[in-house]
Amino acid sequence: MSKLGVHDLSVRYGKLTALSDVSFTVAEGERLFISGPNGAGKSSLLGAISGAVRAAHGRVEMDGDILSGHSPEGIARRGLSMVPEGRRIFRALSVQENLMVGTGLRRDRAAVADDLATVYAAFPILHDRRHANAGALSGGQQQMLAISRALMTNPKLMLVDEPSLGLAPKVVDEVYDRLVALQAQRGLTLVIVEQSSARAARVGGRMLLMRGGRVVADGDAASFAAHDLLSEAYFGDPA
Ligand SMILES: Nc1ncnc2c1ncn2[C@@H]1O[C@H](COP(=O)(O)OP(=O)(O)OP(=O)(O)O)[C@@H](O)[C@H]1O
Repeated sequence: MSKLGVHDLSVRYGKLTALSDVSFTVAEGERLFISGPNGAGKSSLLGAISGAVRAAHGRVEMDGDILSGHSPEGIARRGLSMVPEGRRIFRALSVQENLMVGTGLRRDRAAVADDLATVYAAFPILHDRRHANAGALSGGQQQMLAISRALMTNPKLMLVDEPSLGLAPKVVDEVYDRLVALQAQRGLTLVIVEQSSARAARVGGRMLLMRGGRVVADGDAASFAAHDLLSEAYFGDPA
């Protein structure tokens, strides 16, 4: 059984169709990149999977259970967590307060303390700066905080929207190194929106290429990188 199943999923904003009958599955432990130019529907797809955006039709399944119709909180409780585009951290709260924000849902307080310790072990800089305002962190540290906050709900499936946005290439390398290490440690399934297919190829994994609300290609990210120039011409947007 696949970890995530997306079946004929469509999203509309008024008359605009942002996502059109998209279908794919993701295996447990897989790393899937979703790439494509601005406006391709990548964020709408993540939103529809996480329950933040209402689907016009189609369904989303996790471990064979239908997620569609559940609230974003209900979906999070089933083990799906989202790292939103632009990080959306609470700048005036401390690093630790940001990490604890989503854990009110959980009754397993000892496990929450364990997860906090695990996150701090994975990101020692967040432990060092746990009492600092999140707004005082660098861009890369804020991205790591956003990822860590998503980990605090103990997800099995994590959706990450454009983790490289606004970060220097060296910092992006570091963020991806951490994500890959966390995935291996926790057996996470990752779905990552990454506009650069070259970057996705370097990190490694499977990639869906989207355009105009549809999936136009699905395969190994490294094989797409070989066609970068082709996709640049095809999309009119550097890959
Ligand atoms: N809340 C909204 N209301 C109206 N239109 C929207 C809304 N969100 C997205 N759109 C439109 O839907 C289409 C798909 O947008 P979406 O953000 O899903 O694409 P994307 O591939 O994530 O693009 P980007 O890389 O720019 O974030 C675009 O035409 C966009 O303008």
